Amino acid sequence: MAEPMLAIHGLRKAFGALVVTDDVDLHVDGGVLHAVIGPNGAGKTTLLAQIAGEVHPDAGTIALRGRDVTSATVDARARLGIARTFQVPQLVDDFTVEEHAMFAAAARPGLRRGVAFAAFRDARLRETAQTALAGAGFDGSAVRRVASLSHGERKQLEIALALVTAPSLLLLDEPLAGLGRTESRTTIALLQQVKADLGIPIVLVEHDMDAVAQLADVVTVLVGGHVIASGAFDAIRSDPRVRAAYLGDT
Ligand SMILES: Nc1ncnc2c1ncn2[C@@H]1O[C@H](COP(=O)(O)OP(=O)(O)OP(=O)(O)O)[C@@H](O)[C@H]1O
Repeated sequence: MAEPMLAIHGLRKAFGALVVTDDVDLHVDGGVLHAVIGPNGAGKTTLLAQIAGEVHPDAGTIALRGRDVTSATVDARARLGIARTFQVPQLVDDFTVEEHAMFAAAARPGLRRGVAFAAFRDARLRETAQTALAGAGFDGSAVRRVASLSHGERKQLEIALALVTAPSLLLLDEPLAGLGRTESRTTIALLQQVKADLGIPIVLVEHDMDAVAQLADVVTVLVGGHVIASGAFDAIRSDPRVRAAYLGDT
């Protein structure tokens, strides 16, 4: 059987005596949105951080398109197309929406590092940035400064910036956290469109179970760093171990 686009085997990470990733396996194919759910402190963000290269595992392997990236730096993984959003958006208040998008476009995989700044004024990159912004609903607000954006708009901008980089793997850390109903609906629609259009593996960490039900093809449940169940959302929702550890009566 062909290796999935993202293949994680036996991943383990401990902070001192606290084991936060405990022998985790995760396989995600192209076009599949794989949700990782679990209680606070289960190790979901630390798992994303290991895939992105910010945290290095103690054991196990991470491969993207058959290439072992376990020891690769964050930069090297970004150049291979691993893009990530954060629970708290990592944006610069003084930049405009379009300036952010131009920086993201200049960091697209395949562009030599030395030319990134020269490329900043490149018309094609500007077009790439504008297309991704329009796709994420930012067409009328390119000149707005990040400082003027609402929390929901910041979260949506982070997704747009990840898309500008033409990712080969998208990691989303709680994109719906703190959003109102309308913003949540917009973001879910955006992610459904991204999933259909890009055909890349997407790993979504999320506490909003309505969103997970709508978006996820596969759900993995982490508790104490350990995978206790993995499968389709309906099977996960009715799994007694998952209900006891996380979902309760939802
Ligand atoms: N750099 C670190 N050093 C020590 N402990 C850490 C570090 N990073 C995370 N932890 C701990 O690891 C555990 C897992 O944290 P993590 O943020 O991955 O959980 P999570 O499942 O994403 O939680 P939440 O749903 O609340 O965001 C927590 O107990 C956290 O305090």
